[in-house]
Amino acid sequence: MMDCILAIDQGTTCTRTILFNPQGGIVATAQRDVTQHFPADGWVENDPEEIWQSVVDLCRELLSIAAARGWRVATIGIANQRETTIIWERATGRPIAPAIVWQDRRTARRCRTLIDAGQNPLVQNRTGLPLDPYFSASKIAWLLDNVPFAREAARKGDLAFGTIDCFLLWRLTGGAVHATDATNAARTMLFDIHRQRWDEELLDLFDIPAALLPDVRDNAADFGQTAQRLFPNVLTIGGMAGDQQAATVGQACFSPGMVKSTYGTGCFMVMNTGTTPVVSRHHLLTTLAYRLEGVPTYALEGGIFVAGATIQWLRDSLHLIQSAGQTEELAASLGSNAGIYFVPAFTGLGAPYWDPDARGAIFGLTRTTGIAEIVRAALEAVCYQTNDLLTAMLADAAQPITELRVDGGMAGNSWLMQFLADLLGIPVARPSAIESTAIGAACLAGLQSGLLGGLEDIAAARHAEHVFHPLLPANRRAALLDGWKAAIRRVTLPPARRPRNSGGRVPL
Ligand SMILES: Nc1ncnc2c1ncn2[C@@H]1O[C@H](COP(=O)(O)OP(=O)(O)O)[C@@H](O)[C@H]1O
Ligand SMILES: O=P(O)(O)OC[C@H](O)CO
Repeated sequence: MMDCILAIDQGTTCTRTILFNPQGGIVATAQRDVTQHFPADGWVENDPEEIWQSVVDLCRELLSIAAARGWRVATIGIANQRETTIIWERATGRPIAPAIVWQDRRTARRCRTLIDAGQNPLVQNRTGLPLDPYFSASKIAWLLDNVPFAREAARKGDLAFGTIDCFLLWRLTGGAVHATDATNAARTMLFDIHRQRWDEELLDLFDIPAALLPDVRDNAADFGQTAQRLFPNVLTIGGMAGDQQAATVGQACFSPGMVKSTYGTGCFMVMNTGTTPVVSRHHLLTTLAYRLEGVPTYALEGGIFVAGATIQWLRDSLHLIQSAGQTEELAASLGSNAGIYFVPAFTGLGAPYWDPDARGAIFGLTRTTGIAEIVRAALEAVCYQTNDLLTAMLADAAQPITELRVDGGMAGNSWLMQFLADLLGIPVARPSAIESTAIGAACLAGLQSGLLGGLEDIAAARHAEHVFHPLLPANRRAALLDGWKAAIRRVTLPPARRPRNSGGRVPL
C-alpha cells in the first residue's frame, strides 16, 4: 500500500489540495476559487465558512481518490495565506465576523497614529515588521473594538484568534487544538521573533488580551488529529507554515543566501539568512523562513503586489489577450521592448520605493505600438521589480546570491524566465513541479511523520526542470535598467514630498 501526504494550500483567492507520494510526486489535485468581498473602500474580506467548506470538500475529494486506489494517507500538511485574521467563539467555533484579509487597509489610521506616537521602532525591533495594517495585530484590535461585546468576551477567554492555518486546525481537530506555527505567528506583529514568544508589550500596545492567542509550534510538529467522522479515517496533522515560507521549504532553500521567488497574482521573494536575523536597511521584512526542532531560521522578504495580476488585467479588463499563456508568444515575437516601460503601480509601489500614492503608467507609446509591445512591457515589469528586490537583498545580506529559484503560475512562461535571468545576471532555476507551496507543506508533514528523514531528503527530491542562464551583454542590461529607473522616477514622488496622511492602499 502506497503512503501519501495530503497538502492543503489555502490561498487568497483559491483553495488547493494536493496528494503527494513520498518521493514528492503529485498524484492527485483538486481546487476551488474562494470569493473575496469588498464591503467598503480599502476593505477586503473572506467568508471563513466558505474557506472551511472548500477545505473539507477538497480534502474529501482527494481522500476518496486515495481510497479508490488503495493508498493510505499518512498525514496532512497545511500552507495558507498569511496575516488574514479570524476571531471565533471557543464554545461554538463560530467566527464573530468575516475574516479580515491581509490586503485590507481599514486600520491604516490606527497604525498611522501609533507611528506618529513613535511606536514603529519597538514593533520593528521585536517583530522585524513595519507598523502597518498588512499584519494581523491592528485587524484583531479592530474586531475587538467593532464587534459588539467582543472585547469583554475576549477578556473572559471566550474567544480565540487565529490566522487561516489556526482556524482550519481548530475546525479539523473539532476544537481540540488551538495552535499556529512560528512562521504564521511571525506575521501577526505580536510575536517576538528573537525570543520566539508572544510579546506582552505589543499586546498592550494593541490592547489585545493574551487569552485570545494560540500556542506556537515548530513547522513540523504534532498539530493533533482530525475529528472523528470528519473524514473516513482519523488523520494526523504534522506540518504547517505560511504559504511563502512553505514554498521556501518546497524549494529547498536551506542555506543562507538561497532565494526563492513565487510568481502568482503577486510575487513574494524570500531569502534564507540563517539562524541570525538580518535587519534590513532597504525596507525588506525580517521574518522567519522556518522553525524546526525549536531552532528558528530567519529570512528577508520583499513583495511585489501586482505580478500575474497585470496579465489578468490585460486579459479581463482590456481584452488585449485571450489567455495568460499567450503572452509568451507575443513577447517572443519582438526583437526588443521598443523603448516601452509599463509600471504596474495599480495600488502604489512596495519595496524598495514604498510609495502608496504612485499609480500605474505606460511610457514610450508611439503609433507603431501594438498589443505585443504592451504585453512584453507588462512581463518585463515583473523582472525589473524582481531586480529591485534582489538588489535590496544583496545590499542587506552578507551572502552572495548565486541563483534564483522560481515557482508559481507565471514561472511557466519561459520567455519571462529567460528575460529574468538576463536582467538579474544570475541563473534562474525552475523546478519540475511549480507547486512549491503545497510541496513545502507536504514535506513538513513528511518530516514529522517520519516519511522524510531530514531536510536533505527534501533537497534531494527537488529537481530543476530548466535552468535559465543569463545571456544578455552587460551594456544592454544596463540600458534596460536605466529605462526602468527613469519610468519609476516619473510615477513616484521623493519621500520628502509625499503627502503626510495619504491613506495609501499598499500593504507594507
Ligand atoms: N504563462 C503565463 N504567462 C504569464 N502569466 C501567467 C502565465 N500563466 C499564469 N500566469 C499568471 O499567473 C497567475 C496565476 O498563478 P498562480 O500561481 O496560480 O497564482 P495564485 O496562487 O496567486 O492564484 C495569474 O495572475 C496569471 O495571469
Ligand atoms: O495567497 P497568496 O499566494 O497570494 O499569498 C498571500 C500572502 O501569504 C500574503 O502575505
